[in-house]
Amino acid sequence: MSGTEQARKTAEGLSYLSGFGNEHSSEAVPGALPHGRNSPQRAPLGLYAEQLSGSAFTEPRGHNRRSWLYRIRPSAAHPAFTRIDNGAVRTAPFTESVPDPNRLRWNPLPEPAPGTDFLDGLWTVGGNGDVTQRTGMAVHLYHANSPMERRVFSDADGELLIVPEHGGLLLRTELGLLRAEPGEVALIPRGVRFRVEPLDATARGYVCENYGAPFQLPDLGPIGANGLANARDFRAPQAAYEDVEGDVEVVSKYCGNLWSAVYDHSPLDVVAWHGNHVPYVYDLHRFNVIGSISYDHPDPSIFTVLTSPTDTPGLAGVDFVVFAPRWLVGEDTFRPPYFHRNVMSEYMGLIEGAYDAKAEGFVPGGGSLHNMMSAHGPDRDTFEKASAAELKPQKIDDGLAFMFETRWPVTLAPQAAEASHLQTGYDDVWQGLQRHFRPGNV
Ligand SMILES: O=C(O)Cc1cc(O)ccc1O
Ligand SMILES: [Fe+2]
Repeated sequence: MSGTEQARKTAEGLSYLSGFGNEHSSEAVPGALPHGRNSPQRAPLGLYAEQLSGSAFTEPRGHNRRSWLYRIRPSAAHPAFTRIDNGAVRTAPFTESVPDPNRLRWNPLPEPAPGTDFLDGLWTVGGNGDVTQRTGMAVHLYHANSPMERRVFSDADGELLIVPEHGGLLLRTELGLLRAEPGEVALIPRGVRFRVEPLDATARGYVCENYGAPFQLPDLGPIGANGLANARDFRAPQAAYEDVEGDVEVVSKYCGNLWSAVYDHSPLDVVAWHGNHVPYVYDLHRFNVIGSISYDHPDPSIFTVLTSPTDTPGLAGVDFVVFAPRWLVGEDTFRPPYFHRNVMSEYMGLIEGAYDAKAEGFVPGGGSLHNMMSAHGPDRDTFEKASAAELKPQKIDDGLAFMFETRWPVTLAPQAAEASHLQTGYDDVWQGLQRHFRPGNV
């Protein structure tokens, strides 16, 4: 059986815990989880107890994130880390380029070379903030055709929102196994170690690395108690452990650089755990889309799946927004996204199909960046069609696009500014928008 067949077979049998932000618990071996206390004098089954903190100990209860892990060896039992090449991974502060006011758009990454695993194939587009201050975010792409073999990744710099676009992924994490297919997203919390195995010949997608406050579900305000991404649709893994002795390379992304240490065992050796600092998978097709049933195109904040708040209420370090299948019924309304300039910066990707603001050129696996205050919106063809369309109820069901929207401009990594897959002539999609002004002729 090939590696991908094996990974798919493993992924088929997975079962999950339901909910987002819960106090989950799971044990792979009965009796592995202590009861009544976190750190008994001797943890059950000869395991070591260890706390993994994703927030300061003292953060308010609603923001506090930590999990207790019961493992074969404590994480502290490892040799020294040494620097390795950063490959195509770059980190904030992004200082090698200047922020670009131009509208930019990329085609998908070229095919990966044979033997490329998730980590080899991680390729930074750009980002903002400062990783040592735990502010900001980065946009990465990945492409992979090989499993991470005896190799584990851990990101101390932020959590990773992985958005598969082509090919599924099996994620073997410290807390258990997750499967993420295109149309689903996986969220790996800061510091949780994991290994990625493609479920198909080639895997490709997007990653938002969030250096700031962990993603949370947005408040719903007048929407009420339900809607948008419902907490019960998030799935956390069941505990699953590897009892593997022998060399395993652990690569840690730490303040922007990759560091490596060869452990004499697999650190994916957590037999039981409980807590709320846990990975999730979420199917974007479950998103409960709320929109206008009268007139006007609502702002895309109505499509927020997850938000990373900052100290300023309402001003996100990064929002993850999805443009999912939905009905458009607005009367006397220009229905696609409007022309606009936004103080927030917008990186967009496409998981499948097409996006209703762009007739062509914005393709699955590609991306666009409309940085702070850059003027954008429907392309010429979309504008002309939507201005003349008959406004009967219309189902948008031929695409799944998303946006990482951030309060700070995104500065490109030089490789993204110089990439051969950066489109030239993107500005032209807004050329030829005719002058229609008719003073006195309403
Ligand atoms: O630019 C984009 O396509 C994203 C977007 C979508 C929308 O519906 C309204 C505003 C906006 O920035
Ligand atoms: Fe926009």
